Amino acid sequence: MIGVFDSGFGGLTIFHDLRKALPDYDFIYLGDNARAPYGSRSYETIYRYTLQAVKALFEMGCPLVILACNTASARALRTIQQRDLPTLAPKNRVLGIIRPTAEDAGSFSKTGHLGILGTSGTVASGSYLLEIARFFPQLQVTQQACPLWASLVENGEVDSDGTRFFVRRDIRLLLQKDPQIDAVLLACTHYPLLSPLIRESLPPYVQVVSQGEIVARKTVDYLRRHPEIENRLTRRGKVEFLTTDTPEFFSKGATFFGESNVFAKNVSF
Ligand SMILES: N[C@@H](CCC(=O)O)C(=O)O
Repeated sequence: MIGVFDSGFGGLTIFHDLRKALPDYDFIYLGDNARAPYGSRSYETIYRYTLQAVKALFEMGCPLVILACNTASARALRTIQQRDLPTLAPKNRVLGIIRPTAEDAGSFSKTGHLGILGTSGTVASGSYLLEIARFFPQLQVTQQACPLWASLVENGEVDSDGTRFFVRRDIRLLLQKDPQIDAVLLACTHYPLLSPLIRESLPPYVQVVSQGEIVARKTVDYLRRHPEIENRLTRRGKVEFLTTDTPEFFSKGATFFGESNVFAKNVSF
């Protein structure tokens, strides 16, 4: 089974594309909805919560866990890979979504001016700046933290006037920093749900980039290059959902993310 983890519902935007690209594989999606959002939490807390989820997914039989959350990828991935994995399960793998996205960043903008919208945690980590500079040092990258967006999405507020106000405000702040931006990366897996509001707040020539398709394509490539992991994955096309909140809460929220009639089991760490 492939484990897919997010602080809440946002990872479903990645999960959707992963399943499309790998329809035969078995998946477990785990949303830590009871503790979402992670975005404004401390490094230590995000690390601790993410590690608990990774351990749970390993125990359920996932040799591969994808952190479908930029905040967890930015704040917890490296420590888990370097410090925990060697003792916890040296043959298992945990992958994030920042590196694969950064590898493609050169194709997002025509002017070479890219905007990044993410949670406070992702932006403060500077992970995107570092990773993109590694592959495309010429690219001018400007970040903007959008502290409330993930909470609003998590609560189903995807088209309210309040949400529109914050989306417009944060995009204005981004474009003020670099008016030449012609592409914006949604560097939080919750944000594709705000696409209509984001689109209407941007000039028409600005391209909006989401991560789902990129992560799915890179995962397929990863499995092709890593038969030792691929061989350990089960392939019956089975999908399970787990949440730290109630099954009812998850089913209701998941419909916004295109997963209807989902029954999630409650899990606690
Ligand atoms: N899924 C979000 C995390 C949002 C949050 O929990 O604040 C991300 O990609 O960063």
